[in-house]
Amino acid sequence: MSLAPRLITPEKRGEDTDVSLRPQTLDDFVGQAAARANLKIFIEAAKNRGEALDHVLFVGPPGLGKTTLAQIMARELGVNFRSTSGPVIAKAGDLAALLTNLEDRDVLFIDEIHRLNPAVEEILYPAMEDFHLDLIIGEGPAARSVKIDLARFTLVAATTRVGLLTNPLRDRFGIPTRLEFYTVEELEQIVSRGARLLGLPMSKDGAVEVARRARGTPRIAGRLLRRVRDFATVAGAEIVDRKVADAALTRLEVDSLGLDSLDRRYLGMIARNFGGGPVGIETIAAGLSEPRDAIEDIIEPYLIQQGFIQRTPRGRVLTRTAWEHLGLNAPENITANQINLFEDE
Ligand SMILES: Nc1ncnc2c1ncn2[C@@H]1O[C@H](COP(=O)(O)OP(=O)(O)OP(=O)(O)O)[C@@H](O)[C@H]1O
Ligand SMILES: [Mg+2]
Repeated sequence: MSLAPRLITPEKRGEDTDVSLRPQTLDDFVGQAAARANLKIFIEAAKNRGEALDHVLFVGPPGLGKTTLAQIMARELGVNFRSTSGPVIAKAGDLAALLTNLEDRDVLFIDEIHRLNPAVEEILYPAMEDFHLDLIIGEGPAARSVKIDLARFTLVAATTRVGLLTNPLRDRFGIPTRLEFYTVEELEQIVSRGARLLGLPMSKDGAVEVARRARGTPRIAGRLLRRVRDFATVAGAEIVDRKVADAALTRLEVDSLGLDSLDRRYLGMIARNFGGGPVGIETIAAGLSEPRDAIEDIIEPYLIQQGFIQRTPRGRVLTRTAWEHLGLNAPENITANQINLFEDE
């Protein structure tokens, strides 16, 4: 999945490897209150019983903290953290090697689990359920199956596309956890904490300004904070207040609601070329010359959450809010705000 580089994509980029901003404990982790409270209880209970935690599945758009939470869980459980990702595990043998190296109660993290090859997924089922592997060795009449016992481990998996998981796989996670977009207040705390860690003097209204434009996503908040810091340094600002932050973000073409030029291109195309829709995702992807996956994973979730578009069985429809944000007149008969929301994945 790739999009032309833009400032507010929630996908990982090189600069994000600066891990100093990553929270290290559940208490440091801001937001996701419901998920955090549950995880705390499950972790406590597993530790008290001296057992491995049940398997955990984190679901949510990129940049909301799935990987961060997985690492925190291993740390809070006091166990090893081993990490891999769906597309990296090419053969059943690769996964077998990982699994047989786990110690009791270890956390194995599989990112992008929806991209696991089906042959690999097969051997994951008995591993998750009964902690053993069924491997076929050899071929033809000489083939025999061997059973290998595994340590009692915890699989923590993450996905941006839960709709692409097979039911048997999804059902094997005892603790499915959905992450939500963050509120401006939560992002303000994350930005203020980040500024402190970076040694950047920032006022509260400066942090709010960055937070408001971070698309509900901590990764974007961190990235905007770094860019604002660059502007402030060059401009010789002593403290980053609302004015400094606003000037920097406007220069970066991030608008007052965090939409960038690609979001506006997406909305503008549906408005101008399709009268506000409904228009199918393939048509949108072709019109923007961007991959469908990236549009569905990265652009649309926030636009839907903010009420700019609705997904209907017949395609995407602009809402009145979107027309207003674009500064265009909505057609008279616009119905999008009354249409039921059908996910059409
Ligand atoms: N609650 C939070 N508080 C502070 N920082 C956070 C929080 N959640 C995430 N971050 C920061 O946001 C960045 C992205 O988080 P993370 O890598 O965990 O996202 P992700 O959900 O795994 O994304 P992806 O789907 O792309 O793998 C990290 O740099 C992390 O430090
Ligand atoms: Mg991740």
